[in-house]
Amino acid sequence: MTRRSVEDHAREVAALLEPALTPRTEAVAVTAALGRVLAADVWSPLDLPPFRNSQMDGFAVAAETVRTVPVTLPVSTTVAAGSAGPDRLEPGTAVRIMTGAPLPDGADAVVPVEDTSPGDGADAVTVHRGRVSGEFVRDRGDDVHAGDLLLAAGARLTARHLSMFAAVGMSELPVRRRPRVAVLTTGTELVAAGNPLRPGQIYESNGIALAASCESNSAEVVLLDRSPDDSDRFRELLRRATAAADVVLTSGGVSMGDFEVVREVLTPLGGWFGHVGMQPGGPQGLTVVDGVPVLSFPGNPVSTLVSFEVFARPLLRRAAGLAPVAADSVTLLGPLTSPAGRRQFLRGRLVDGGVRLESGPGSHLIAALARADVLIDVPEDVTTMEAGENVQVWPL
Ligand SMILES: Nc1nc2c(c(=O)[nH]1)N[C@H]1C(S)=C(S)[C@@H](COP(=O)(O)OP(=O)(O)OC[C@H]3O[C@@H](n4cnc5c(N)ncnc54)[C@H](O)[C@@H]3O)O[C@H]1N2
Ligand code: MOO
Repeated sequence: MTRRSVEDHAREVAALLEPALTPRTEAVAVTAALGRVLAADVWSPLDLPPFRNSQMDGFAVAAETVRTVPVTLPVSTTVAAGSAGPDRLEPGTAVRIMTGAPLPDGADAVVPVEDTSPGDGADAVTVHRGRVSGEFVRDRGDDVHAGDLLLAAGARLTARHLSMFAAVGMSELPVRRRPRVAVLTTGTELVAAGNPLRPGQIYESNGIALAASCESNSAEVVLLDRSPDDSDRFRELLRRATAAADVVLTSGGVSMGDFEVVREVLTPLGGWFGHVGMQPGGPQGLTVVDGVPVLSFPGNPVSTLVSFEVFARPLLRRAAGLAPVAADSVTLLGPLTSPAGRRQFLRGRLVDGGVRLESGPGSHLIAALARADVLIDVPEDVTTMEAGENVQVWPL
């Protein structure tokens, strides 16, 4: 088996995937934009609030008319939210006004209804507490002005962003097109959750692991399926995957066994299969099928996920317009050992003061990976580290 360093394999993967993952922009409805990455700076088309309005249910007045209280004012009309209301407040009068209704010119304060009582007659109000100019008045544009930057390109859209865009009346947004990924898992031993396990079988878990990893990095999973170790079945799945996706991820079937369906099908198509100097994730494959790059990860669950983090995540994030995940340098809280000549990605958990090992090196330790929140990146020439040393970690 040929061998490569992690850096060399990452370069080869990038050379094949980058053309397939050229960033593109598309317009989507604001109602469908949750989680998408904004592709361009967006400026406000209008002032928000778009007109001066009341912050309270009460009475719009000229503040000077309620400087001395109690005072009784005639009420000229009622303005509900959604109606235009009168253009002007007659001097010496009040307008009954609801929250969100436009304030007439000449009114510069709102007296909440609880600070008033009915005046003599139906069309009068007695104000018991004075208000100064501007109180309970929401000015036009006091949130944002037409032409202000609302949000810069690169932001991942959340509910509060979408609320803002809807509030300024936008119905569509420019977003990065999501890279389309197909995820194929392989293994005759695999059974979908919810079914009984027969002897020798295990539950399939790499499919959801890779699909969820893609989704959480803003890629779209267009196909998620599973093949037994059967070349014809895998070939058929691959055909569907390359027809639908920009990139195909496979898991399993790449190593040295008798039933390595991924390697057996892809090697004759010109695929590279070999060993990368890392653990977990040693056996790897890389092929182009019908113009679509196929990135083959080893089947051990931790190996699959670590391979995704190291080789696929940076490229998918770049295509999706997301900032790269940055490594951090933290204090190692206990000693560790690592095999010579392999870059080791150990599972760790950040705690007060540094990082502690969360798991042994075994690439079948799925629950331990779930407890971890970082990968501890041990360089290939390092075989031991002591508590107190600084180590590089990658957030999961
Ligand atoms: N003689 C050698 N044997 C192995 C080597 C080697 O260099 N020489 N490498 C080992 C390493 S390291 C890894 S990693 C695995 C990778 O093997 P494959 O990619 O061929 O993976 P499989 O054999 O298909 O599966 C490995 C393991 O993971 C389980 N698995 C597979 N797919 C799933 C899935 N979708 N969900 C849950 N679990 C899965 C599978 O049942 C196996 O236990 O090879 C070593 N062997
Ligand atoms: O490299 Mo394997 O991925 O150690 O378990």
